[in-house]
Amino acid sequence: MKPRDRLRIAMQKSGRLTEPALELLNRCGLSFRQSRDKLFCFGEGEPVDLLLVRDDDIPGLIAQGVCDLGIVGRNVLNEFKGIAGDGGAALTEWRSLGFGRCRLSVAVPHDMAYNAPTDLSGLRIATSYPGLLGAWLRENSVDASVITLAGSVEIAPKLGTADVICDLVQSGGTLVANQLRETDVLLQSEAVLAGPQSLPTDERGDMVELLLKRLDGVIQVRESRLLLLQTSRTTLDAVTRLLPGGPQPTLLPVAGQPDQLMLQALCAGEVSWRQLEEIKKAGAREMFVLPVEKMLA
Ligand SMILES: Nc1ncnc2c1ncn2[C@@H]1O[C@H](COP(=O)(O)OP(=O)(O)OP(=O)(O)O)[C@@H](O)[C@H]1O
Ligand SMILES: O=P(O)(O)OC[C@H]1O[C@H](OP(=O)(O)OP(=O)(O)O)[C@H](O)[C@@H]1O
Ligand SMILES: [Mg+2]
Repeated sequence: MKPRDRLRIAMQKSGRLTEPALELLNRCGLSFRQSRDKLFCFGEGEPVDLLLVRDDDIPGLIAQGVCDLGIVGRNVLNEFKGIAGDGGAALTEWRSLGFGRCRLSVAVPHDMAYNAPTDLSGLRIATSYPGLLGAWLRENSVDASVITLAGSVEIAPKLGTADVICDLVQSGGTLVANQLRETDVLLQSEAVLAGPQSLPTDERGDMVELLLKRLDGVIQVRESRLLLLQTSRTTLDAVTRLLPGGPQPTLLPVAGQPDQLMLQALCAGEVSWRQLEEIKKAGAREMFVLPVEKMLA
């Protein structure tokens, strides 16, 4: 393979992960010029390009060295690792990205009695994840036949081509619509940044490190809020005790009101209405909750 000096990231061309993945990369300061075939996007500014493909192909492209990194669901990555033997073992999750959350679960018809995985013995299980399901069945000493389908797995029991299923679940709406109930969760999944265990030793390795640093900043601030409020010195302790986790707040004097302080606190998550009410009751006023745009420690 020709040596490359630009980093190449594989991501889903069109699907659930496409928009959030692009938005995340944009937030990391990467922007891309879309080529006419839309399969390859040349990076503007930084030497980072995108390859837009079917999500199932992403782990293989990384394992072959065609791409340096990929944004893909843990479900797809782990299925590949399970069936690709040595090639798969070389892949790892560099970061979990907090979108595309779902789980891989077994579900059975509503009216089927089910107590434990051994109840699946002798049944036919339809799935798009034969590797992950096979491993789980072995772990639970269940001897069942696995029927591999590319999609529309939930319909298989109704069609009579399988007895139960193992598929992705998010809201559970698809299961309900097909009179199925979830019994066992095999894997909690979300989009991850996947790559080889060891980074390239050339400039691409430096670029990966820079990208990881920016990603950490973006992921950290995504849920963070800046809380601003005013309090008197006498109620300061009571107010501070109620602040959601984060570093020590900063205190600033208020011009012309020596007994008042302006408090500024970085909160590690959303600040709820209930928390705000409690902080207000403790003596705070003029409260603002602001999203954080960027953060550099
Ligand atoms: N209902 C869901 N809610 C949230 N995330 C989901 C849901 N279903 C799947 N995902 C996650 O999003 C990923 C992509 O899902 P999508 O349905 O777009 O894939 P696909 O149909 O296999 O696409 P492709 O055409 O690229 O093969 C899944 O592998 C999974 O990680
Ligand atoms: O629990 P829910 O919120 O209903 O989501 C689960 C459904 O979402 C995914 O399918 P998708 O809608 O992507 O269709 P596809 O499998 O045909 O790609 C998954 O394969 C389930 O069928
Ligand atoms: Mg796919």
